[in-house]
Amino acid sequence: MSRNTQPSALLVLEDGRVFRGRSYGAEGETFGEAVFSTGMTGYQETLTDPSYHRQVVVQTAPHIGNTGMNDEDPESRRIWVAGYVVRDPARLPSNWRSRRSLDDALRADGVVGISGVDTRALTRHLRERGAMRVGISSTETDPNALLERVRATPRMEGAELAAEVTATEPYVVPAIGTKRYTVAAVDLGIKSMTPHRLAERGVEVHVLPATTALEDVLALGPDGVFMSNGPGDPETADHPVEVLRGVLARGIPFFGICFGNQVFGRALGLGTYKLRYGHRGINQPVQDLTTGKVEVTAHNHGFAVAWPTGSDDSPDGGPDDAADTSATGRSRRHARAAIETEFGPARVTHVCLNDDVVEGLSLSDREGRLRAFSVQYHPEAAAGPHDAAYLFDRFVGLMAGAGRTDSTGTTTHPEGAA
Ligand SMILES: NC(=O)CC[C@H](N)C(=O)O
Repeated sequence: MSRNTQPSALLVLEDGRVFRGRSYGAEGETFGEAVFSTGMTGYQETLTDPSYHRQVVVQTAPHIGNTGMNDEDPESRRIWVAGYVVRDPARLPSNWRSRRSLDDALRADGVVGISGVDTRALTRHLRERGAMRVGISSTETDPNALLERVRATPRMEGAELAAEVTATEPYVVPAIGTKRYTVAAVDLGIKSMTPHRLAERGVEVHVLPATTALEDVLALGPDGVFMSNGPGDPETADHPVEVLRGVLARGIPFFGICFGNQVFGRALGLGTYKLRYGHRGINQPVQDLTTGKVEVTAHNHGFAVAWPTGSDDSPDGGPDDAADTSATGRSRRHARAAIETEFGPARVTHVCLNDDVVEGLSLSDREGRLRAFSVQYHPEAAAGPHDAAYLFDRFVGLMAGAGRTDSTGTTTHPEGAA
């Protein structure tokens, strides 16, 4: 069916702004947090990333759906976005891997979307006013009636969503080639490329439900523990934080991505806060403060870890503080990048060069050897640039240095090393 024959649809933001367009994907009504993603490619990976659960994604790239949907690129078993907003959808997909149109895929998963929207105007609105609740409907014609329902939906702040996306049962992603290490990966909304990147490096990955108890993580005798990306407010992640604190107290190597970075921050005693409109796209510049190197990276986050508070007059490391990108603001923050925690010395290792948001953390032992680290962005690069792939090697290196050498288990972790 050509889009011109699609029924009309309505998009209403919680502050009352209205956009009109045509129904795209499933017909009906949906609600969520309106966020925009600037990726020019990778819509299939975006749509199937569980971190987008309960979010309505606005694509700033005007043409969406051109390469259809294939069987190779999904990051999970379904499309997770709560709704989809595009400007000019492809009428006919064209790609050798394409199996179905994006429109059909959205419909098959019951995902309500809208096309023909001025996504530039909508994005500028979200940049100015911040991410906010939104409704899309192909059944409602009265914007005020839809607005009322938008305002009755829950906000992203305080939302505990990992349980809604995590695996219900543990499963194993086998190592590719010779097995060298075992990793326990806590699934807070994991993307399938992440265990794959580890498997490529000889890691057998045991993906565990978000509710897994510390004893069950330890029972696997893992060489390392991983915590994944995922939806919702990191302030609600008390259980993963407790599990991670147990892992860190035992000196087991740890690597975290995105939500995993926020959980790590909390385990180290740092706070988290909501960004005004977040980082979503595949060309965000991040600087490694330890080497000075800049990498171009894939992002999808609406919350961030607060800068450690120092003895200066800075309020809380939260939004106002991070927004001060003057040279003074930067040097004040960087001066307190290093902190002392109950597990040892930790530091902010990475920052986003657009707005100075914390993008990575590390924990060392007293001799300065790395023990655990995390990044707020997406080194698995699905989609996105591969600049940050070295982080998977770093995790493997960490496990190699921590005691156990390989699956023959000739040496073991120093128990309780801290
Ligand atoms: N991709 C993620 O892991 C996102 C983490 C968290 N839900 C955020 O929005 O910041």
